[in-house]
Amino acid sequence: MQSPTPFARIGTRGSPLALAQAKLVRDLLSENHGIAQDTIEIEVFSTGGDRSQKENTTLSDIGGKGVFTKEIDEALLSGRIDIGVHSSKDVATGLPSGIRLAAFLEREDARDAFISVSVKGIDNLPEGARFGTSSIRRAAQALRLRPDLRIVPFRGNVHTRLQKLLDGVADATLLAMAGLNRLDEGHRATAILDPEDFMPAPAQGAIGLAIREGDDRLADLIALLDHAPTHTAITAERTMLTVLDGSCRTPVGALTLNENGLLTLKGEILSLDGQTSFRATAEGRDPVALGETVGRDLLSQAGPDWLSQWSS
Ligand SMILES: NCc1[nH]cc(CCC(=O)O)c1CC(=O)O
Repeated sequence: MQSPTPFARIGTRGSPLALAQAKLVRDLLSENHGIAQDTIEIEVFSTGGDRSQKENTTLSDIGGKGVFTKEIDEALLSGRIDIGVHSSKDVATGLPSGIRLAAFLEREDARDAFISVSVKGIDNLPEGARFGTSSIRRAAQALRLRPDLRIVPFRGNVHTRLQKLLDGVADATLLAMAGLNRLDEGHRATAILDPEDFMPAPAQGAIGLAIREGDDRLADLIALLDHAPTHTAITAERTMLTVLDGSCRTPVGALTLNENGLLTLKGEILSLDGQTSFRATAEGRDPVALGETVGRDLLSQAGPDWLSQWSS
C-alpha cells in the first residue's frame, strides 16, 4: 500500500527541547486544522551546532551563519520538509534566500534563570566561584556584576547542563526560563533574573516557523498559529540584531515590551568582560523602525574604535 502524502513535514533538531517544540507545533497544527496528528511528520536533523556540543567551544568559536539551522534550511529548500521549527534566538539574521520565518508561537518567559545547587542568587556566590556558561552574553553580564567569577565552558542540551551542575562542574549557570518551562524543568530555577541586569538574547523564548518563500499553502496553514504580538517583538529584536551583525561580534541583549501595540525595545551590547556596556531604548509602533533606531543608537554610542576591537 502506498503511504498517503503527509499533510505537512516538520524538520527539527533532535535535542529534547527541540523535539518538544516540534511536537508542540504538530499538535497545534492538527488541532487548528482538525486533522490527525500522524499526517504531520517530524524529521530530525543533526546540525553543526549539535555536533560541536561536546567540545569546549563557544558558539562564536563555531561561528558561521546558521550553525543550528543549516541542515534544516537545506531540507526546506530541497522540498524534503515544509516547516522548520526553531528556537528563534538560534536563527541567524541572514537566512538563506528562499526561506523566511513566517510565524511565531506566543513567547514563553523570555528571561534567564539562575540555577545553583548551593546558593540562591549570583550575589551569594563565593569569591572566585565557577560560573558555567558558553554564552558570551551570559558570561559578560555575570562578569559585569561579579568580575571575580571564573567562567567555565558549559555546553550540551538543557538536561546535560543541569546534570553538570549536580556533578559539580560549576557552582552556577544560567538557562533560558523558556526552555526549562517547555521541558517541565521550571522548578530547577533558583532565581529568575531581572532583565535589566541580564537582558535576554534577542528573540529568546519564541518558537519560530520557517517556510519556503512562495509556499502559499504552508503560509496559510501556519498563519493560524502566528501570535501577532510575539511576531512584532521578534521582528523588532531581529532587526536590531541585523543592524549590529555587520559591525560587531560583541555580546548582545534585547527585549521588547508590548503594551497594546505600543512597543518599547531595549537593547544592549557589552564587552566580553562585561566592564563596558552600552544601552539604548526606543518606543514606537513600527518594529522595523524601532529595531533600526536602537541598533544604530548602540553603534553610535560604542563608536568605531570600540567596535573595531570586536570585529572579526
Ligand atoms: N542555544 C540553546 C538554546 N536555544 C534556545 C534556548 C532556550 C529556548 C528559547 O530561547 O526559546 C536554548 C537553551 C538556553 O539558552 O537555555
